[in-house]
Amino acid sequence: MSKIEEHPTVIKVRSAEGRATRPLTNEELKQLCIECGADDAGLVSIDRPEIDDQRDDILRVAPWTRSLLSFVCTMNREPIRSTMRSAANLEFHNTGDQVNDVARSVVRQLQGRGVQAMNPAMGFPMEAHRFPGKIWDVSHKPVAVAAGLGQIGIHRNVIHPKFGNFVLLGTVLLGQEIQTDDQPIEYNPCLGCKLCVAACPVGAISPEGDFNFNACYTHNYREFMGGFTDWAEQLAESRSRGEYRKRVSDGESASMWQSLSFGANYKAAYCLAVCPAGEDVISPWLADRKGHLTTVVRPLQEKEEDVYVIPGSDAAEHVAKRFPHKKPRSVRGNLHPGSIDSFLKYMPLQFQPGQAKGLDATYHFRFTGTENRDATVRIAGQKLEISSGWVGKANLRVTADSSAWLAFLKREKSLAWALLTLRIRLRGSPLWLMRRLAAAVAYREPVRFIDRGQAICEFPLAIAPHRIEILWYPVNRKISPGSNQIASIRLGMGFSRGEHKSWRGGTFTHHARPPRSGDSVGGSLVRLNSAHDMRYHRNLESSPEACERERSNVDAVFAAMDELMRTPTLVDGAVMPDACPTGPTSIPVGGVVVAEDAIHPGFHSSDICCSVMATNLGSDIDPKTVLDAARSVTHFGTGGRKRSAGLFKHLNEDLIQRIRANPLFSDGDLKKAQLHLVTQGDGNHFLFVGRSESHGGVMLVTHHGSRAFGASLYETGRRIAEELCSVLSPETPAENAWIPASSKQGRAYWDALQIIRDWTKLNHSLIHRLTAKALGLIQNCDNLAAESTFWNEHNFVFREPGSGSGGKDRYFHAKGATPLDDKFLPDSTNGLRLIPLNMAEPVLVVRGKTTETNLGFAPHGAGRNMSRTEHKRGRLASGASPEEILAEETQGLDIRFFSGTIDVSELPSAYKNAEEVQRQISHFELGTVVDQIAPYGCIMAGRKSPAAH
Ligand SMILES: Nc1nc2c(ncn2[C@@H]2O[C@H](COP(=O)(O)O)[C@@H](O)[C@H]2O)c(=O)[nH]1
Ligand SMILES: [Mn+2]
Repeated sequence: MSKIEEHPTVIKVRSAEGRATRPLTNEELKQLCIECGADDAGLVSIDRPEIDDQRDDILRVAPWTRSLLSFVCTMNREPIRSTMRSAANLEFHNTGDQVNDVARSVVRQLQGRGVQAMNPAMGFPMEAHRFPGKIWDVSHKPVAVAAGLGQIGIHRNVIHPKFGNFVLLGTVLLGQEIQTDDQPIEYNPCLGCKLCVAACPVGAISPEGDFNFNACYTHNYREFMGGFTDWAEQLAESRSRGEYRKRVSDGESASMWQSLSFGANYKAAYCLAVCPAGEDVISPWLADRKGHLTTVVRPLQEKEEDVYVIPGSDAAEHVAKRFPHKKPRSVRGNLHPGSIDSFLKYMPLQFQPGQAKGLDATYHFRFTGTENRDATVRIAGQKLEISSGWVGKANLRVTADSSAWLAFLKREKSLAWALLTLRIRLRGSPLWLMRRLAAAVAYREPVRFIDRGQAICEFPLAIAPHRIEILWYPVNRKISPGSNQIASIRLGMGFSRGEHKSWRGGTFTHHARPPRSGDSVGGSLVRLNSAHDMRYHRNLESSPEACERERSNVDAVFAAMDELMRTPTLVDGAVMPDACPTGPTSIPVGGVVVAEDAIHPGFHSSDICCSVMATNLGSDIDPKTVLDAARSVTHFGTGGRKRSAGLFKHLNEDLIQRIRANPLFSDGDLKKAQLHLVTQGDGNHFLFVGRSESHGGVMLVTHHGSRAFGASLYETGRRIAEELCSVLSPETPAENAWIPASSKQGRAYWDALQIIRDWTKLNHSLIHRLTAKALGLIQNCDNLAAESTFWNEHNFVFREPGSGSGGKDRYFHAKGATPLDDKFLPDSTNGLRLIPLNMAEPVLVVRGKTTETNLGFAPHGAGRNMSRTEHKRGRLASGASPEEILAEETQGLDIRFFSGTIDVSELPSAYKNAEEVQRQISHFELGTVVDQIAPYGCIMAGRKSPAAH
């Protein structure tokens, strides 16, 4: 006998060997699980097809696994539903601990019976070192579904037939065979009620059942791995305590501490909270669905909270549109693939169908170096498809060294840096396909390119010592090799008339500003200003009686201005009392910013030169006749006039020649300029008739912009600016991109803006003159007395020659602000300006001058306090009809809607309190009111169809 056989332990074990324990039956295994604290359990063998994709991983960590015991523990519902997310997270954590305890007890019991068993964690800890790869080995959901514990609902969570989705899942790996397998339940407890769709703050769940992983992960998991990593990077990148505080609020720091100390907290998980499915859960919903909506869903929807989004993502758009009272917090994408394999594998999880709208492209990738792979990415119909090898004809071919590509995705290398340091030759507009891909898969933050044009390019781009090469194949053109350009960027951006959309010929050179100390190597060419350089004048305050909404409106305006002022071209700024936010980094309506040698198309946006004009038609005329005459002349709604209306003849030869001569306009634009004459569009454009309080004259006031003609120029300018800035300053959000004013393109754009201005002024005066003619006041519509008319733009760019540093021109961008100073208005009449407030209030006639804080501007109206939809929803909620609401808000006034249907979103209650705006005009010295035009009535576009209410 060997020595070991004499050891007391071995003797004891040998003597017990005869008493072999019988394997547990399925029922006994499940019963054991229930006794240990689970609420339901099921069993599947390791060879079940439902777990095909995880079998290898399971067998790698536990090669002896023969079957899996799946179980659920129920959660208490009310805490999960509470807006108090600490209560919800405590419930998640407690139930999670319970699942782990149950699994551990089961393993302990089975071990005692000689059955090998192992309990992977319910959630965390996981194999986090593998992040951002797959950090788990057992996926509980497919196991639970295979074991008959429920089905996956539209919100991607398992819904148990009895307990609904108020369960957490556990799995125990068993070393024993089972007699029979449990089978999935035959129906899906998900009711398809879509309440989860409605409750999700980031729109991660589509009604069709598609899931935007990136949206959910970015917000709900902000304090988990990726969000934490981003927070740590923010900390590392902050150059001072002040900068850190600008980037991360005190509340966010505290929340991160809380998550680290007490377990990571979900930001929302509202999809689970609102789900009425499951036998134990459904009754209250069945009894009173509206009550469920009011007490469970609405409080979560209405909760004012920060929502984490990647700028330019579908989620960012969703928050702005659906939950304007929630505060979008822009964060960076934080899932940086660690390998080409995971880049390709997880690309579908990053996919942003909204951003891929209109994109129909095939991308061929060839990765070289550490990983050799060929792959095809196809994006069409807002779907993404990945296949290995090269399939089909590519629109863009990317050849990249694997590690250089991964560094690019991780933002360790920027395209701008690569462009600067290596040879570049571009012909045409080369990057849009690349950027649309990046936007569509949200790997790199703010990527913001849309190009309708047929760009022609060769774009070899490399990052030394590795190499990234991007070739975009032109439709019918041969590509020639690139030439050397270092320290400047030459873009083939000249154009000949009518060909601006394909950008060809000519060159443009932009010299980077020399690096400042503190600039990071490998950063972008033109860095954002530091948060400390910000400077702008706040001519806006919350009124003492302001409600929460108004206060948060003001806060959002300041927050956006803080971000906006980091734009490298900006040297000054101001906000007006009518300001309202348009996005977290974009210029608010009511914002004025001053740029040196730069024109920012995004700062005037598509309604270029939106403006107001007033004409005194005399005191003897009946205002009703004026409104009737104007109604017979003007036109509201989308689109232009028919050629047969003969109005195009009013476009004078001088304007036609200037349009033809400007390379930014095409023949199509000229047509728009002709056919949109004597139209006013929709939204809040109006034709107002009232009486001057000072001289008693009946005044006609029109409000509109440059219609489709201006919108087309904006599109062209925006594309030029975005294309340029993606190279010059990739950190600058797309909406803040600029065209260097002294460049060829900048000069052409400035010239085009003046054409737009002259066209818009012509359009106003045509409506005025044709109305006067219809009234019999004039015979010939060319001869309305000039002194009886005055006008001003309130959405435009104004130049101040030579007043910037080094004698550069300064460009004042007013997005919804009235220029007071005559230096901005070469055609001012006695310094008079118009500020409309709403259809039931007088239009103010003001005069004013530049002060240190107003930069020469005043507000352009009362401004909106909430979005159109929000206002309309709120106003109609009382059950009153649009007719009743109109009557209540505009008593005694003659209000007409061109379409014949009332637009509730344009009624006076949609705008800020007129009195308060006037108080602030005076308080902040934004001009003096010299007259008021008391309302008689007005015409607006109105809703398109009654059904649209
Ligand atoms: N007199 C009227 N004023 C109105 C009406 N609808 C809106 N407004 C005011 O105009 C400004 C300017 O609007 P924007 O489109 O240029 O931003 C706005 O802030 C309102 O105060 C109206 O029907 N009549
Ligand atoms: Mn306007």
